[in-house]
Amino acid sequence: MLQIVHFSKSYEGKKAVDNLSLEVKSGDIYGFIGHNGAGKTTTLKAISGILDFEEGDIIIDGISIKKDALTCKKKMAYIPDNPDIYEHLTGMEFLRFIGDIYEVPKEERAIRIEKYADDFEIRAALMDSIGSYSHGMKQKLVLISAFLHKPKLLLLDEPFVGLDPQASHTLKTLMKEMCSEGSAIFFSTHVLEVAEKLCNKIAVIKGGKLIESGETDEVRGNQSLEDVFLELVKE
Ligand SMILES: Nc1ncnc2c1ncn2[C@@H]1O[C@H](COP(=O)(O)OP(=O)(O)OP(=O)(O)O)[C@@H](O)[C@H]1O
Repeated sequence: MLQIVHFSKSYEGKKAVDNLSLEVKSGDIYGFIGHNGAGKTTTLKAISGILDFEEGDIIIDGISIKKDALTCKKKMAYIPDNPDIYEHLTGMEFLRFIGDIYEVPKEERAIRIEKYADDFEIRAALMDSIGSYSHGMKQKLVLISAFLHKPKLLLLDEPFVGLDPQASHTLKTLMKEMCSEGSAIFFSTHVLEVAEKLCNKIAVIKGGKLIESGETDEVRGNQSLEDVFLELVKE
């Protein structure tokens, strides 16, 4: 579903990500972990087509983001780490807007909005303006917008930040549901306990370089993911 092939990205001549290669398959919940400034957001933005890059390629469902970004974007959803969205719209207007962009048929859209809004307990607030939402409510809304068009690839940057325990549980359930239906998820997180339980695969990035990747059980061995991570980034 996603192939990152020898990807490198520099800012002002300094490499933020250096020669990263990784494959995320259909059905994978792939966790991307690394310390602050390691290159996670840079990688996610490049996959989503927001950020140009000089070296390597990124292939979404067989298509290069460099060659046909629009087709790639139709197949995925990207949720950044800060849910800054149109404050003057109501939640429902925002979801309808996203539904229009991704051409989700109206009836299907209504059913899905109802389901996800109930799952995240945000249905009553959908008629209020986004400007009045808390950080967590905005996060729930953008997550619903990502699930709305059933993307084949879901990219999430720190999706659990700001969510209460109930909403975190709902998100984990929806992520599993989505991948059991054949989609793939690639997400960054600092919450290693969540990554350890939720992800079938884990990649560790340090100073822009991929230092470990594979099945969670193999990466972890008989230690906790936290212990393995701390050892890896120390070395
Ligand atoms: N717009 C930019 N201009 C210059 N340097 C940048 C820019 N964005 C990121 N960087 C640098 O690139 C490197 C990787 O940053 P990135 O945001 O990808 O890290 P991250 O792993 O997502 O970190 P965090 O966990 O803190 O969110 C850092 O050294 C950062 O300072």
